[in-house]
Amino acid sequence: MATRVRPSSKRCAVIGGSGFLGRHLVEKLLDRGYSVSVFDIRQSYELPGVTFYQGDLCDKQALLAALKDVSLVFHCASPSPASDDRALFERVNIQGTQTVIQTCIESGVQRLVLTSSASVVFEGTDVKNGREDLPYAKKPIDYYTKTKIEQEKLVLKACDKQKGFLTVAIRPHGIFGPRDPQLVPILVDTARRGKMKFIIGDGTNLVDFTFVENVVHGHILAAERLRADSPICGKPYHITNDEPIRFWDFMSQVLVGLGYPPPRYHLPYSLVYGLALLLWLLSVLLSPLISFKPTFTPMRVALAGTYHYYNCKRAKEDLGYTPVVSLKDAIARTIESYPHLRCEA
Ligand SMILES: NC(=O)C1=CN([C@@H]2O[C@H](COP(=O)(O)OP(=O)(O)OC[C@H]3O[C@@H](n4cnc5c(N)ncnc54)[C@H](O)[C@@H]3O)[C@@H](O)[C@H]2O)C=CC1
Ligand SMILES: CC(C)CCC[C@@H](C)[C@H]1CC[C@H]2C3=C(CC[C@]12C)[C@@]1(C)CCC(=O)C[C@@H]1CC3
Repeated sequence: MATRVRPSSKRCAVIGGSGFLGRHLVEKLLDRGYSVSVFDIRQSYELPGVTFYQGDLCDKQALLAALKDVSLVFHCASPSPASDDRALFERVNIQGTQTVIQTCIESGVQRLVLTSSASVVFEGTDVKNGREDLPYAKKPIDYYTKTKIEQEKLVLKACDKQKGFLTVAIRPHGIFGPRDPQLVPILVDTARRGKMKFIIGDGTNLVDFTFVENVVHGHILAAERLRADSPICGKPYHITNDEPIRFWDFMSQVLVGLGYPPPRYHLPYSLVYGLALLLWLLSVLLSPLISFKPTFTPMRVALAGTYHYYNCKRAKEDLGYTPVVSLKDAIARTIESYPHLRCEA
């Protein structure tokens, strides 16, 4: 009878490892002595110690090759929230995640760490110091959020101590840092087009922005504590910088750091939200004729004008998590990392 060779616990795979968070995670795993396979639809870099597998996570055969002899899998792939493509989100985040789970089980993977999102409980209204036991959003604000909820449910439900397949979900919020393709580039692009003059609402709303290295730290702690006797099996964990900041203070600090003026004039939240909704509707209705992507989407306006910060006590207690980089240092390092986005005037 053939015996299955137990894969080394230092061999892991990062699905979505070419992305912003994925690459930071890969770099830290290498530092910690892991050998890493990256599975992604694109290859964005090369590194010694990393084997790349290019493919779509919905393709089981392609995934099987990448997960061979791997005991630990991180799943941090998702289409960008900016794509607003319902069919794509459903295919990748829901059906694709089902494929990831089945392939992990078939390949003998023992631990699966999902990158979920704290936004799974966000419905466009204030969340203050939200804990993990808040219910999932009943009316998620966009398809990205809707499919991240389904994805998290699938992964947590798949946790099975009897079968030796353990899962956990990390819920970061507002990830930022060097090489982020989203937050700082969109902010700077909006400023360069003269659209960052206004503060949406009264500007006092507190939110979490989380430095990418803290998010990576949370993932690795979760992976290394994921054992059959641990309380973390099948649970979600908020990972934040644990320093909520006013949304508009954060934006202003980044803008000023890069040489742009901070926003100054206030606009009522409900007016901007209503306009964003109208623009979004127009963009959908007119899509057969013209294609335009509004900068101020309902989701972005909601995020800019409400409170959304989360309690990470559960991660502190169960994972031994504390942020490794303070918000002040994180903002300084982020600004320094974008010399090409500085204001030239
Ligand atoms: N950026 C943020 O503020 C937050 C992100 N997250 C989650 O963190 C994870 C990583 O996000 P980022 O690094 O910011 O995004 P990213 O867009 O930089 O990385 C995602 C990666 O997934 C890959 N990918 C997409 N579809 C795929 C497919 N069908 N098959 C294989 N690979 C595929 C992409 O090529 C990309 O490299 C995502 O799951 C996202 O939902 C959660 C909370 C906040
Ligand atoms: C145009 C301006 C009003 C805002 C510019 C910055 C925004 C692009 C970002 C501010 C908060 C960010 C955020 C996300 C994406 C980028 C922002 C909207 C997420 C939606 C990314 C995916 C998640 O899971 C949740 C994030 C919340 C915060």
